[in-house]
Amino acid sequence: MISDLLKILGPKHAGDLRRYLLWLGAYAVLQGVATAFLVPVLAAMIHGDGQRAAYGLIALALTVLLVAVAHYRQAMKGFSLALVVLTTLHDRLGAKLVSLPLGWFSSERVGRLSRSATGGTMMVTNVFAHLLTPVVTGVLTPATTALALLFFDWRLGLTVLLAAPFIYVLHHWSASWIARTEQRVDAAGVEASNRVVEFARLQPVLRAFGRTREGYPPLDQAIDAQQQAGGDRLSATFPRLLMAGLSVHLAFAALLVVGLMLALAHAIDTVELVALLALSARLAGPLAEAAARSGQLRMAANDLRRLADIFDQPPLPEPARSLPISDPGTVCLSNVVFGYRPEQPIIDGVSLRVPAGSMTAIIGPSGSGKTTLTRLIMRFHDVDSGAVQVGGADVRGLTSADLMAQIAPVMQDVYLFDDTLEANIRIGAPGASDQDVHEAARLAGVDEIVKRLPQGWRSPVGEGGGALSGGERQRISLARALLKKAPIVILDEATAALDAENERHVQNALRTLRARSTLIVVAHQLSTIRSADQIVMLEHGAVVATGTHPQLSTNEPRYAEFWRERQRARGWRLTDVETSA
Ligand SMILES: Nc1ncnc2c1ncn2[C@@H]1O[C@H](COP(=O)(O)OP(=O)(O)OP(=O)(O)O)[C@@H](O)[C@H]1O
Repeated sequence: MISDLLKILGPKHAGDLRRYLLWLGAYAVLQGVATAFLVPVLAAMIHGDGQRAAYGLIALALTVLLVAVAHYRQAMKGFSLALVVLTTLHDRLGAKLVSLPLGWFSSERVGRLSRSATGGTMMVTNVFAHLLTPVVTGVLTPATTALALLFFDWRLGLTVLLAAPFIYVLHHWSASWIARTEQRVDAAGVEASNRVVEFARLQPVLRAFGRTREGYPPLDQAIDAQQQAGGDRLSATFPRLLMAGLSVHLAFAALLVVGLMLALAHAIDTVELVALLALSARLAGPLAEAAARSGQLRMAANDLRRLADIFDQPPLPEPARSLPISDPGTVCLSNVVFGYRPEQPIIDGVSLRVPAGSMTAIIGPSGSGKTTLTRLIMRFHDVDSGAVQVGGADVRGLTSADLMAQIAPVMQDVYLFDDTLEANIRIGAPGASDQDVHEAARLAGVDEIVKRLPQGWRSPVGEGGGALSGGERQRISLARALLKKAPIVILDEATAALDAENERHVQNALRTLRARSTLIVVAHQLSTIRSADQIVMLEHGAVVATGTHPQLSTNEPRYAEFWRERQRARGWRLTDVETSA
């Protein structure tokens, strides 16, 4: 847990964390020492030995003073570390995230991340502000007191030492169990919130198929599982905490019995026994407090682990300086092998050369690896073997900024920021003039959307672009790419058939992009495939054919079959655009 805290705080605060733990340890031990001083003071007072009582009281007063100093120091250091977490964790998390390979951001990870960045941060803050102090003092203070007991009377001390493993095992068992339960509650919470989002997104489908009355079983099951996990936590945590607390009281009872037996056998001074029992009574309180908090601390440790896991992720290795771009606009893959899992290659020995200024259409059945290939060009992931070159430089020899300066992506799932239409296009080139932004918008047909909306360029597009249609979102994405004027444009074309208007705008934008950039298109529209300079056909992650449409149509039966199938599927809506292309 300490190493997780170190990762979360960062090397800059490692010294602060060590000092905090030292003060906390000193506070806990000094508390135990102060309690131990009560024995000689009480014994001297009961025996009427004023001088010994006075010396004892002075020693006690000095120790209490040290306890106060240590208490103050550890509390201040704890709060300042809590503040560090609150004020810097989001920044550090942000800095870490931008260094991670883009392939890391799967939807499941993003769900976890948002949970860690909000709830997790509060939990870590709590560790410093409220949890560590009672748990550390709850263990160290009684341990010091037990050692002092051994010093005053070895028989009573031995009884406590024999009881200690028993107390430890029960506390450990209870805390681990609570932590496991908490993990199940957390997993059930993530699952339920994912299902709620899915349920909201699926509304059109559910309604279209009349599935609104009988509920949505995956959501019902997830909510049931969450309730079950919450119920299990409540019903099982309490008895375990009770048993852990009981172990402390049983140990105290055993001590009492041993003490009484010794007193009855005249083996111990009764006055001393009373003082020692008073000392032992001080063991129970902190231990019970530690037991109650250690479960919470274990829960926090789970959150810490999840956050530390993010900091543990290896960043995308980047060179300090990029290799020179010797051949702008070209893309070259040499014998590339890649798999999301090493034992299962998705791209299997692909070699491909895309000349500058050309248009390459990547085609193939669903799951053949088309999108993965484009992700490798953008270095979402590093290849397992072989090499990807962009502009003549190995992508691993370019900084992310330099690589991304070469490429403008236009993805199928266009994500728009909850901002104005104009701001969403301007992101393609933040320094661009209004004139350039408007020109790019015109070429992509966005100006027609602008005219239709009451606030024109200043119209908000809604979260994720929800206020626009899918075709309109893709036009904005094309405008971004046009504005960026990158040497290479990677386009993941819409799989769904586009309406005539969107088709016209996409084709217009493609024509402009083609005139100034290299185009790599994961192509689904027949018109795009036909007009490509080079068609690359993928099957099971390998290139099975390369050539132009006329070449492949005559020489490659697999391509001819692919083409026939696509035409059959879309034959009823072949438009002028396609037949004339
Ligand atoms: N992030 C990922 N983690 C694990 N496997 C993945 C991931 N992304 C894709 N895959 C798998 O890799 C294979 C190739 O996927 P890819 O998306 O590249 O194919 P595609 O040809 O673009 O398919 P489609 O035309 O349906 O979009 C598929 O089997 C897919 O399940």
